Amino acid sequence: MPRSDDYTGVAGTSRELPVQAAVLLVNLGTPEAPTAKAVRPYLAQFLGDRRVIDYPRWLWWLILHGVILRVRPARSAHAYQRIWTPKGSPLRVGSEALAVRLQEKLSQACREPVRVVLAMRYGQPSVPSQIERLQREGVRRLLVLPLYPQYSATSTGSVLDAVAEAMQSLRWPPELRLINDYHDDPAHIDALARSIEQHWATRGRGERLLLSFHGIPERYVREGDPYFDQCQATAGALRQRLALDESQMLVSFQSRVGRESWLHPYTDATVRELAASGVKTLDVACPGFAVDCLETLEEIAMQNNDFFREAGGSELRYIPALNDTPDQVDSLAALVMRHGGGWKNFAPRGDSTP
Ligand SMILES: C=CC1=C(C)c2cc3[nH]c(cc4nc(cc5[nH]c(cc1n2)c(C)c5CCC(=O)O)C(CCC(=O)O)=C4C)c(C)c3C=C
Ligand SMILES: [Fe+2]
Ligand SMILES: [Fe+2]
Repeated sequence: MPRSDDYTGVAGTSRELPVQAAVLLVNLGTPEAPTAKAVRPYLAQFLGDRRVIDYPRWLWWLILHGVILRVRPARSAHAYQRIWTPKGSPLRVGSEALAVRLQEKLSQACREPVRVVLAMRYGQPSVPSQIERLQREGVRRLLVLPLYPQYSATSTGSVLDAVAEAMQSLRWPPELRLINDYHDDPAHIDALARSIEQHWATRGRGERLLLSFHGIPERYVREGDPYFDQCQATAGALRQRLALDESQMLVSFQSRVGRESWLHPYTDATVRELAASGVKTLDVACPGFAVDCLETLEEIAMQNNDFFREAGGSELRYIPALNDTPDQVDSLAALVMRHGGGWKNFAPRGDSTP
């Protein structure tokens, strides 16, 4: 950032400084390698976040470090090994590709150049390190887009904490906007619907469509988390857009951890029940995940496929996340430009209002 060492204040030197803007895309984060050694610090940071698990700190610290972090890293590493790519973790590869495409799209669509950088809530590159980098580059307007279509305190709320904490160490923080959720954004719903229609066009329609969202403890919803309602709203909008009736499309919740009761119905139980009731082909989409990751590629496409077949089904067909498809890039670019309204950086190209 240009600066002067003369702080005496020479009156009348008026020159308009360019105001730079950036989008900070934030995803959950992922281990650096599919090994227990690399998974352990990732899980320690993730499961140590009180937004994710809110038990009294000392009690939870003992359970986490005394039990969970001795057992889970090896089990998780094994699951990561099943989906790891030559370029690394799918969540990282997919999120980076999305950031590149979004930057390209916004450069074409916006009146002034907009930077897009990716941060991970857990692991690297961290939220504070990316905010400090943008600050050094002179960015004065920051729009934060957590890659979670539905708001939950455990996901989006935690990103907000990390951003707020990073701001505390800045003498002159940038102007800030945060997109809370985009669960019912029509362009997003349309992008999801088109990906399902494309799947049907190439592979034929399964007998049922299951929408599986990441679960959270039911208690969090009772205490005011809007996540369940937003998942149901996404599902309802998608069902209408696809013209399906209630018997053709179901909603369930996956990835349960621990002993508390999580949101129902559980995905694994639903998949087994559908197979046992005679359903042979099942389409599964996971509209809560912007980018494919362990929870979609391993838990749904592999584990739940096994459950389905063991219970008598023939084929569970996983419909990929939107990832860096043009539909996702276009809908997120439009969302960003709407939320950046009033910041001329995000005004459409050709708009010349001052
Ligand atoms: C234990 C509590 C957990 C809560 C609450 C939770 C909420 C939540 N998570 C996502 C998105 C993702 N979670 C992912 C992995 C993952 N999730 C948990 C636990 C909770 N998640 C764990 C322990 C793990 C790690 C893997 C494992 O050991 O099983 C991922 C994938 C990460 C990857 O590297 O691919 C995503 C994405 C949301 C959206 C959410 C709340 C709505
Ligand atoms: Fe999770
Ligand atoms: Fe999982």
